[in-house]
Amino acid sequence: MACAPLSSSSSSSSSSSLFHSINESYPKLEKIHSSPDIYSIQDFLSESECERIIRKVSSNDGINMRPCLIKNEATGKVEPDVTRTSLNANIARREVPTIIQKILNLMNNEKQIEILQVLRYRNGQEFKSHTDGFNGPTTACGFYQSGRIATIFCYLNNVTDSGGGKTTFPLLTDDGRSSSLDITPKRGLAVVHFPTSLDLKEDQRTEHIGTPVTDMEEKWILTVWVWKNQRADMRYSEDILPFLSDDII
Ligand SMILES: O=C(O)CCC(=O)C(=O)O
Ligand SMILES: [Fe+2]
Repeated sequence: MACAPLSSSSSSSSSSSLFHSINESYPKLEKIHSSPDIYSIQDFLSESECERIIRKVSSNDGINMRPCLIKNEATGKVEPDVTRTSLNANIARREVPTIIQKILNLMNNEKQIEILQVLRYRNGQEFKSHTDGFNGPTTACGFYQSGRIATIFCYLNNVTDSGGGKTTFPLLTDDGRSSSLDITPKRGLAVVHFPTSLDLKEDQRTEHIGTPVTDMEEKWILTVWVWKNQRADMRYSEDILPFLSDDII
């Protein structure tokens, strides 16, 4: 197991649960909300890294960008995800070693990083209200008795203020008053939140929305999830993913 020590200096609390720590001295790190803790990092990815990630997932005439699918637990069938209407692509870690190194540095070297996901929204596409937490004995992607202890979003392009596509955290409060947070996508900007505590309790306060993008704009976002425990089921290993392109970022 490779989880971080339960450091008190960098953890936050929800009914006394401890959360994964973040590297407080990471350049340009800013805490934008406390309890639950949410951080931003301007210029986490460079212009060129953002462009190259978009180019990588768009390679081969865009065949890697596919509708988001989800398994219908009642029928067992895999269907289009009505909650998440964007297109998405996955990138194996071996294609983006520089990005992975930045994430390791930011997340205090927690190594259980899920296959990277890139979403592209156009024309009213959205990600409806949800939390990123997964926990319990059998969870997605071959992780067991585990949970997503951190999410890192990184915006790969700019969206104008009136263009939609904001990431909104509607349930946040400040001194008991509602204080929802709206983040406008800005190229290279990263946002970090902690969907599940280290004792595997989902923090419902981190519920969030990717609001619909207007038909004039496009939004690209990279999402990275950090898990508590090692992947147990190697059928989900990213080693089986083909390279999307030969540009190693
Ligand atoms: O597109 C967004 O703003 C949010 C994306 C998101 O919630 C996710 O990838 O889990
Ligand atoms: Fe999410």
